[in-house]
Formats: sequence, structure tokens, C-alpha cells
Amino acid sequence: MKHFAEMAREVFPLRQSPLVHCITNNVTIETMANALLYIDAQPIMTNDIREFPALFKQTDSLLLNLGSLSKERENTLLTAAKMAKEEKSFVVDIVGATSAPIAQQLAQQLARQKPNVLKGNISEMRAFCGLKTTGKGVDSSSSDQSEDELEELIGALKQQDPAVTYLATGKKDVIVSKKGTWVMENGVEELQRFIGSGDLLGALIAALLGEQIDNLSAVIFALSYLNICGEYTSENLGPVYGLADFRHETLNQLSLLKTLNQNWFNQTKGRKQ
Ligand SMILES: Nc1ncnc2c1ncn2[C@@H]1O[C@H](COP(=O)(O)OP(=O)(O)OP(=O)(O)O)[C@@H](O)[C@H]1O
Ligand SMILES: Cc1ncsc1CCO
Ligand SMILES: [Mg+2]
Repeated sequence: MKHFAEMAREVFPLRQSPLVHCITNNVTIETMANALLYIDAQPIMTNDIREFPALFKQTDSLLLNLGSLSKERENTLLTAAKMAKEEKSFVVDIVGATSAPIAQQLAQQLARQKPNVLKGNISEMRAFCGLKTTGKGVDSSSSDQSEDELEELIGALKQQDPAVTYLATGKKDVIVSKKGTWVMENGVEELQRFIGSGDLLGALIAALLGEQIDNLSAVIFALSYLNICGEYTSENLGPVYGLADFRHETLNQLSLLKTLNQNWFNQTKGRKQ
């Protein structure tokens, strides 16, 4: 992790205020837009494909999130991915691939457009690889996260297109890239218990790609930053707190940690396999 530790101070605060175009679900769209502002990026949440040619000239990166899909959004996502292919950095978040066959199919189609990063929770990523999963809805299951299950997922991700960097989130997070495999261990359980933590993570990765940070580093820094914000929150809120306060304070930390503790990356737990 030494290489990343040296780079970390250069990453946050962001210098270029990247403009991130997000095509995303209706549930967490506002949380995602604010999370981007809190890390000094700029969001634009445009679904209208008529706007894309002009918009693509301005944006630095693109996020495609498959949650709460509709026929129209499916078309919007495919159009954006085709335009982005080899032209613009983009992240695909395969929300719902565990439970919705159409989202699963769309995830495969979008993967063929070679996103920089394709992510989902561990159950969604198991579904993506064709492995059995006990995940339901948009949440992962704990039984998909045993050591054996993680090893199986890592093996399956290594068989996927090596042009793409893969992130599977959960208690432990798995990153598979052509540069190697990492298992990261930051975060607290409450992060899984507010809706949109995974969604906003996809947008943070896109923001770092928009700063021309390489795929693997963008994933490691965005993931570690969010999870360490969660850890700070859990330590500082006291012995008893509600989940709404946890959510609120974690979002606050996104805006604070980068300036209050420039050594935040020293708290990263994880290893290359
Ligand atoms: N049990 C846990 N312990 C520690 N960190 C966790 C845990 N579960 C999730 N996280 C962290 O929370 C973040 C979101 O991961 P999660 O897998 O919950 O995403 P998700 O299911 O896609 O979320 P959502 O659908 O609500 O957007 C990641 O940074 C992940 O590392
Ligand atoms: C709850 C929910 N349903 C569809 S998308 C979404 C947000 C989680 O990603
Ligand atoms: Mg998710």
C-alpha cells in the first residue's frame, strides 16, 4: 500500500472540480449529487439523451447506475455508454443485478462497452459473474461474504474482461484489476444500513476518474475515503446514535476529513493478494 499512501495526499482535496454526469436511480439521486459537491466535484444529473452531445463536451466523467430501472432509462444508459466508450471515463454500478433479470442483462451489455470500473455489492457482483447468490433486492447477503465465497468471486472476476476494474463491496471489499487483486477492510456495518452508500461511492469513483486518476487508484481512494468517514462517524457520535444521524454525519465527514486530517489514508486496512 506504500505507493497509495504516497499518492493519497495528492488526491484530496480535488484540484480540478471535475464535472460528473450521473444517470442514476430516483431513490438516492440527491444524496449522490450532494456527496459529489462535498468532495469538491460538480454533479449533473441529466437523463435526456438530446442533451448528451453538448453535455459530453463539458463533463470529465460519467456514472451509470442501474437502480430503479425503466425502459426509458435502460435506453438512456446504453446510449450514454456507447458515447462514452473509449472517449470518456465511466463507472457502471450494477444495482439490482441480484434481483432483476433485466438489470442483470443490462449489466452485461454495459460491461461490453468497457467501463473503467464496474461495481456492485458482493451479491450483485456474484450475480454478474453467474455465481449463485442469496442477495435480495438491492442488498447483499452475509452468506455471500464468507471467505470461501469471496475466493470464489475473486476467481470469477479474474475470468472477466481485464480491461475493466471490478469492485465488489461489503464487510470486506474486493477489487480485481489487471494490476492485481486487493481485499480492503475499512468501514462500519452502519454504512450498509443507509440507502445510497454504495451509490454515492460509484459517483466518488467517477469523480476521481474525472481528475485523471487511474482506475485502480480511483477505486482504492474513493472506497477507503468513504469507509474511513464512516469509521470517524461511528467513533465520534457516542455510544448510542440513530441511523439518520449516522448518515448525516458520514456525509458531513465527506466534506471535512480531507482538510481536517490529511493523513486519513494511514487508517486504510487492506492488502494486495
Ligand atoms: N458490514 C460492513 N462493514 C463495513 N463496511 C461496510 C459493510 N457493508 C458495507 N460496507 C461499506 O459500505 C459501502 C457501501 O457498500 P454496500 O455493499 O452496502 O453497497 P450497496 O449495497 O451497493 O449500497 P446501496 O445499495 O445502499 O447504495 C462500501 O464502502 C462498503 O465497503
Ligand atoms: C432502494 C432502491 N431501489 C431501487 S434503487 C435503490 C437505491 C439503492 O441503490
Ligand atoms: Mg449498490
